[in-house]
Amino acid sequence: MEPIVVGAAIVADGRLLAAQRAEPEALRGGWELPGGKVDPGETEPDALVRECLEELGVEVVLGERVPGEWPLPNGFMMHVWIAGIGRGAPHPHEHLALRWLGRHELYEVAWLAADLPVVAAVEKIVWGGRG
Ligand SMILES: Nc1nc2c([nH]c(=O)n2[C@H]2C[C@H](O)[C@@H](COP(=O)(O)OP(=O)(O)OP(=O)(O)O)O2)c(=O)[nH]1
Repeated sequence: MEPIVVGAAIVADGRLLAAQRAEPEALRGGWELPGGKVDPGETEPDALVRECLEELGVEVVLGERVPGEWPLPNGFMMHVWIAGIGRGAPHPHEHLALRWLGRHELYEVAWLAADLPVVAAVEKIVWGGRG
């Protein structure tokens, strides 16, 4: 089985949460969806809830899985869920910064290259057709 990275497209008040990576050096400053690697024996949704708690200090409530999967440069495959915040307010415990992006701000941040098609897929689900 391919190693999986799970990502959360956290949406609140019509905005998507983007997080700016602190490390490794090659990815520092790039923007991503909160998440991380699935540990052995862990389900993907459990891993995503755990990562969001560790990284942001929030309990997320997972919604639908974004159809598709995206290869990452490190050989991992990324799976993404739409999510809401069940409890807490996000803080960048492991990131340089967080931003809530409205539909028309979605591409204002320098997303990691692998994330661009993911953001497009999330945009379609959350906001529908042309904006
Ligand atoms: N979390 C996340 N990782 C992404 C995204 N896009 C992307 O290319 N990646 C890459 C960056 C990292 O090489 C890898 C995820 O690793 P991570 O560092 O977030 O995961 P982790 O906390 O479980 O990692 P680790 O420190 O245990 O190695 O996937 C994304 O949108 N979200």
